[in-house]
Amino acid sequence: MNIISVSEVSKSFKIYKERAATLKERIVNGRKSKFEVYTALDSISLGIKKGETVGLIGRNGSGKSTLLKLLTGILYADKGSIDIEGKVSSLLELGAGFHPDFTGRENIFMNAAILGLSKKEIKAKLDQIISFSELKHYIENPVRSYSSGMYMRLAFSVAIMVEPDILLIDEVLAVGDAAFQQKCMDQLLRLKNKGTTIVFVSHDLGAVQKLCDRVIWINKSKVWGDGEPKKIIDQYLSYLSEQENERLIDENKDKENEITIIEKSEGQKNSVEETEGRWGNKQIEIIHVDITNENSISKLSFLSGEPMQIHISYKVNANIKKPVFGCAIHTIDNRHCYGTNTFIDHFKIDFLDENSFGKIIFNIPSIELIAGSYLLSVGASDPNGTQFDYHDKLYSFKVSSLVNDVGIARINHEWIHEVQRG
Ligand SMILES: Nc1ncnc2c1ncn2[C@@H]1O[C@H](COP(=O)(O)OP(=O)(O)OP(=O)(O)O)[C@@H](O)[C@H]1O
Repeated sequence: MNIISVSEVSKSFKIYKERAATLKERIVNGRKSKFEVYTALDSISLGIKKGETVGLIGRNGSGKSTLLKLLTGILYADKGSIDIEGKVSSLLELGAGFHPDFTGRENIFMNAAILGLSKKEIKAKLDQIISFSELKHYIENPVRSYSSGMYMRLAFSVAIMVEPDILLIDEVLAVGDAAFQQKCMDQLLRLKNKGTTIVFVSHDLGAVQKLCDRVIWINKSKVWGDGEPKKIIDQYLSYLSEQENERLIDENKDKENEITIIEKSEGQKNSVEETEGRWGNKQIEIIHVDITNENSISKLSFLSGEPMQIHISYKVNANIKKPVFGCAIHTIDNRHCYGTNTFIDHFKIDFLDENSFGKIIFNIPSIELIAGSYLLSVGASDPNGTQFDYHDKLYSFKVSSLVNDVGIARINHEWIHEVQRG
């Protein structure tokens, strides 16, 4: 049976373009404020069962918080209906429900009372709430003097200690420090195990996957995915990566990722435009570099572990013996992640004829880099290292990832745990 039922709910907001500046202006000139209607949620239907832990994911502005506010009753739907059974406790915007001039202790009483606890019940839980928040030394101070992390500690402590049937949490955990975040996560797992229904909005997809047994992806005011966390998160990440890819390709159209051959006056050879970050005698000219997927389709945003190819097209301006082609990848802050070339890899090319064209492909079955932006260098040289054409960090691509590992490269690994019994 559903504990939360949302049926064909829509919610729009008026976005004001130009407001009448003063009341006088409005009355005298009859000037009306201009606005556009923005549909934050468009006929959304979903049911959440008792005891489910549901993650709400989606891009900024997709409508997640609006949905939580509708569930809490802070906002009313324009259309549709919402039915909720049980005691709801919510952690929405930071500080919501707190009075800035009241002390931490006074706010606990006020907040817990709003959430349905009697004075006696609050008194019985007070020590527990203060102790969990770790704010004992600040509890008599007005909350206006609290940092955002302190606000969150207090609000979280109250929200979980009232032992609600339904807990709604909107992205507030992110402001806590790592230790407190872990403490919150442990509490959420405890409530989950106790059968509390939790709806959790977060951009921390790792946390969503860890906590939730179902994920709903909201995009463009509609439900785009609903189901098993890993499956929906993967769909969402692929979508984000695709969107980022389109954005980067658009951005790069202006920057010219490609090095253009400038046709000189008739009878003269083609020469290559000199760019900052490019050098070499041009006996081999790199005329085009394309970063692609495994099907040779241009792509600039990858998920960690996806296949990637680097296509290096070249033109030969002299007879060349044993040319060497290479690639290097740097992080955006200039840390060298990886570099290799055809000589190191024993990939032999014996001879290239003058005036010939060709392409060499650096095929990466799985790009094992952590999330971030990367710069690519490519080059052609002779076996002694004399550069024909070197493009130093002229190309870029992005990697995103569900895993929050750190460093540069992802090292293939597993954990093995051995317990010694004494
Ligand atoms: N009170 C409001 N007045 C006008 N527009 C609003 C209001 N609240 C939300 N919106 C708009 O509705 C859209 C959805 O906002 P919402 O806060 O629900 O998104 P979200 O998915 O929670 O985003 P984020 O991940 O950034 O928190 C946004 O375009 C936002 O500007």
